Amino acid sequence: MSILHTTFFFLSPLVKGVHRSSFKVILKSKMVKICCIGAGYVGGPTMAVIALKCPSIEVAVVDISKSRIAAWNSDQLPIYEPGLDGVVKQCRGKNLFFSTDVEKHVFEADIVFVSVNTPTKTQGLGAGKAADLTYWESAARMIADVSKSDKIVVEKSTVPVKTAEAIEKILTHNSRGIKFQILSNPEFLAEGTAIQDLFNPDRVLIGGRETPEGQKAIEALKNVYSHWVPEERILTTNLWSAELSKLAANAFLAQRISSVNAMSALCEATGANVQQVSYSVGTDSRIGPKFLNASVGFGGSCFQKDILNLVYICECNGLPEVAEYWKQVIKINDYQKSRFVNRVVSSMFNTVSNKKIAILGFAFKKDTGDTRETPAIDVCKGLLGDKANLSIYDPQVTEDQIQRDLSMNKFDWDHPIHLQPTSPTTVKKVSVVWDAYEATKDAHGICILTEWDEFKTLDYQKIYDNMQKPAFVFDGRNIVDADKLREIGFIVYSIGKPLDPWLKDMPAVA
Ligand SMILES: NC(=O)C1=CN([C@@H]2O[C@H](COP(=O)(O)OP(=O)(O)OC[C@H]3O[C@@H](n4cnc5c(N)ncnc54)[C@H](O)[C@@H]3O)[C@@H](O)[C@H]2O)C=CC1
Ligand SMILES: O=C(O)[C@H]1O[C@H](OP(=O)(O)OP(=O)(O)OC[C@H]2O[C@@H](n3ccc(=O)[nH]c3=O)[C@H](O)[C@@H]2O)[C@H](O)[C@@H](O)[C@@H]1O
Repeated sequence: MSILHTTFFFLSPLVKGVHRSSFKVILKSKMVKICCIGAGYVGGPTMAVIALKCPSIEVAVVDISKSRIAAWNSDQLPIYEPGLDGVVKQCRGKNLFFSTDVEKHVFEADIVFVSVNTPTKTQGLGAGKAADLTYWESAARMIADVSKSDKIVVEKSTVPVKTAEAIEKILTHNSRGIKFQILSNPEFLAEGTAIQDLFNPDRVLIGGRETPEGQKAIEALKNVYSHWVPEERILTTNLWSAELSKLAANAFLAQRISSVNAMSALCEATGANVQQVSYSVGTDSRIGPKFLNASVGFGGSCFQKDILNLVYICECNGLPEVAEYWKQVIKINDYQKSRFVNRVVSSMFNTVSNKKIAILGFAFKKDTGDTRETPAIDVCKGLLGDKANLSIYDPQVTEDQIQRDLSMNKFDWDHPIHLQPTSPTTVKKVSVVWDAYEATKDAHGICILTEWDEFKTLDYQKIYDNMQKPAFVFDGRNIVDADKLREIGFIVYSIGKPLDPWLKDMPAVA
């Protein structure tokens, strides 16, 4: 009996209904093993939740990075994600293992998830747009090399549509008679809420070949998720629909943010309030209220990368108009970041040269230490371009990471830290501190770039007293009570809100 077949029976939640002889097969069959290649923001939390929800499955998460695996095996996990510690502690050493012995665990696995990074290419054909599939290809070649039994290979990484076809070719050309079934099972979790997203997903999407073997593989994976995800939320499609749905979902989400950010510029020009506009628009049940917060721009490792990838795929498929449409989402995001920088500089007498500017928040959103593509990088670089002195505070981002981010070229920061240069150049004029009060002491202005809850409850009177005057607050996340701050004496800029008279006289030119 092939492993795909064994897996299918063993995982079936209908196990109680299986007749005696099949049950013997189940008892005889070994414990099902899952291996996930890539112990990052997706691989780590996703596999920890599978291990927690499926005690009968053994899950190994493997990575080429020794330091990352060591951290997963320690008390200081390599990523900050609320609730993750608890899940890992419950399963680690029981049915959840983290290891650098990639080949051993792939060899033993029935189902191999591939959750390696797929950053934007920085060189060669498609540079600046296409996904870099180097990591994926090397993982696929390794799977083909070490496998001695049939396996289901699951695309967990976000990949260009039709990647499964390329992966299939790599696997089958090197397979020596072993059968592989490729599934696409993109991940929709958001950082900061990964555990709750994984516990209670809107949907799990599984795409596979429309052959009997493909359908059997889909069933096997479906049976893993059905340990905790209701049947109606597990969607199955063909491979290409699953791959494209992931890119489409991220493009739609990012498009909403660019739409509201575009409106925020118009609000500032007209005296409308973007929060009131978002609320009014979002109460239409066809539009819905979520993801309509104006901001200094979206960040994160995926929105920009996935849209650029989508643009590239459209161009390669002879669809320049469609490519141009999606490109605008990125252009508005870049416009929003430079508009913010211009607003800061123009408000402060058209120069920030040698002025201390406090940066509160560097992560791309709250509740994560991840800085990939964070708008803070572009804003800080913009201010440094005008010769500002920056004092940066973020509760979860280290000095080393901030210095790396500010000294690296675009897209290089998308690679995991252990694949980046070992000694980052220190950017002069940037200091990183571990306290918001220290960051703002003697500063001329404050830029709030991440919506950390603690920034809402700072003692702004104390901060004001210790700052240069006039003291400015530029709230890129609309989290402070602007009226209260104005009462204290601050000049306040809130994205998309009616402008202070001071700011009105100094319009930002984007
Ligand atoms: N970060 C997020 O919230 C989400 C990310 N995704 C997608 O998931 C994929 C992974 O993203 P992250 O987990 O954020 O990336 P990551 O960079 O945090 O982790 C990827 C890991 O793969 C490892 N790796 C690379 N090549 C390897 C190989 N050949 N063998 C073993 N390990 C290898 C790297 O060392 C790294 O630790 C990407 O395609 C991303 O677009 C999808 C949904 C959410
Ligand atoms: O493929 C991915 O990597 C993931 O990308 C996003 O998740 P993530 O980037 O972790 O975080 P989001 O909550 O989507 O925020 C992305 C950026 O948009 C910004 N944002 C979000 C919402 C909003 O209303 N306004 C806004 O500016 C955030 O501050 C952040 O910078 C998607 O939400 C996930 O579904 C997807 O799986």
